[in-house]
Amino acid sequence: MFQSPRRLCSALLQRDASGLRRLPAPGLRRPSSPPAAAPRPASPRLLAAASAASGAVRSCSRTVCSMGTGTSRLYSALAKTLNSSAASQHPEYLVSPDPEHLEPIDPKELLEECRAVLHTRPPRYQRDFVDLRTDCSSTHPPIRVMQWNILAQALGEGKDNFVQCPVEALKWEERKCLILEEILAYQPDILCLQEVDHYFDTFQPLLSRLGYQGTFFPKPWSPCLDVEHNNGPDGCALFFLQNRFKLINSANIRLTAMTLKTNQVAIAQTLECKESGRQFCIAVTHLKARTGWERFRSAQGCDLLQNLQNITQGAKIPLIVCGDFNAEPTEEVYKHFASSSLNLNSAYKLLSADGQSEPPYTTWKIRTSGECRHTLDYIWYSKHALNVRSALDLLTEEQIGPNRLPSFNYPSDHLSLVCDFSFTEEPDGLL
Ligand SMILES: NC(=O)C1=CN([C@@H]2O[C@H](COP(=O)(O)OP(=O)(O)OC[C@H]3O[C@@H](n4cnc5c(N)ncnc54)[C@H](OP(=O)(O)O)[C@@H]3O)[C@@H](O)[C@H]2O)C=CC1
Ligand SMILES: [Mg+2]
Repeated sequence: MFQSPRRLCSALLQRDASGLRRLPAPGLRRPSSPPAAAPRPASPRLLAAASAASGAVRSCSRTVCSMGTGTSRLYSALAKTLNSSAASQHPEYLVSPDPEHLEPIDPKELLEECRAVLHTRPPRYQRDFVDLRTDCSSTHPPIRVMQWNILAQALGEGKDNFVQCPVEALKWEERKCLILEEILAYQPDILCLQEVDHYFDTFQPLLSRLGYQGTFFPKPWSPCLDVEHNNGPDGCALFFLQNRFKLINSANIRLTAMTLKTNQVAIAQTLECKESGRQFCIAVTHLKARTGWERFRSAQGCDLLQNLQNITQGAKIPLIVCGDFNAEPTEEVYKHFASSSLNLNSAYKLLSADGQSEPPYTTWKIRTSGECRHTLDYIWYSKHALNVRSALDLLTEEQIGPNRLPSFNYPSDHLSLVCDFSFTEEPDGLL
């Protein structure tokens, strides 16, 4: 007998004193300490917990819900409630349901459900946060931002040709749980996603019940629409926790190149921290892919920077820009961002010994054209107004494995990037 989500959630909902829901944070390692030893799979307890959880879920399923075929009833009930309204309205203009009337979900419960669905999958790797603090000035809780190209389902199954990734590993019913598990494990305050083609039926309903407010901006001509049995266009999505931030304004930007409208988009939002009253701008983008398009990406990057100059009133508001730029650090568009009058720095450079080099890869796949290992994904931030307190370490080559990504235990060809930020100084300081 399936109980309504309300009873499930109210019985299970646990909030800490600050009202923030936090799972135990992964370990924190200082950059000077030796990198994580040999790759270690998620410890047996996780899988044991998962099987216990799946047992628990099975036992609780007698009273609450039985696990559906690969999808818990909880998801499908939530998806159905939202889907019906999504189906009945023009998707681009679907207004998220009133956040005041959402049935909250307990993140621990959803994490257990994900792990129950994934009980046949190999262990997932625990990535540690590297402590990058140079002082301990900030008293406010950090702002945790996740950047992630989650691989559109239609592209993964229909176009991307990851020849070393078994089709079985890409089954949506399980791959979505790997994506949710990564989000729940690191509990970002803000999520910047690319290649989202399951916004209305999966991420919006679930993340809104975890307290996030979401915005989706599809590509005008998504390549997903070329794929048979697609789920609609892919695009960028931006989610933030409503109990931490207030939305001041939001802009959907269709990027231009040489004044021509292109197929790539961005979302830029100004948020106000409820704790400190400080405002900042957060943006997400996904630039044109493939070699031969370097000048095009450079032009798109310049257009995005111009938009962000205007939105931040000439860098008066601190800025964080997340994206799959589809560009190595050697490309022009990277140099435009690194030398912009917005005074940006790339956060993941701070993981390197000298603080000056990007990681060796953020995406690693094998297509028919061969093995593609690249650094294409970045988190840019206002280097005078924001501090990077920590960054999530990347998977090692051994953890990624010989068949590279995506795989049975990592859902995308791109790694997620996660950083904790704090404001540097009082509002009247230089940005
Ligand atoms: N632009 C337009 O005006 C028009 C566009 N279209 C449609 O748009 C599509 C182009 O979309 P657009 O987003 O601009 O294209 P992009 O070149 O930006 O790439 C589209 C997707 O393909 C992935 N990709 C990159 N390299 C490869 C590869 N070697 N093999 C397979 N997939 C790859 C990218 O993933 P990642 O970013 O992770 O690398 C990205 O998600 C066309 O295929 C067509 O369907 C149709 C008519 C007009
Ligand atoms: Mg892709």
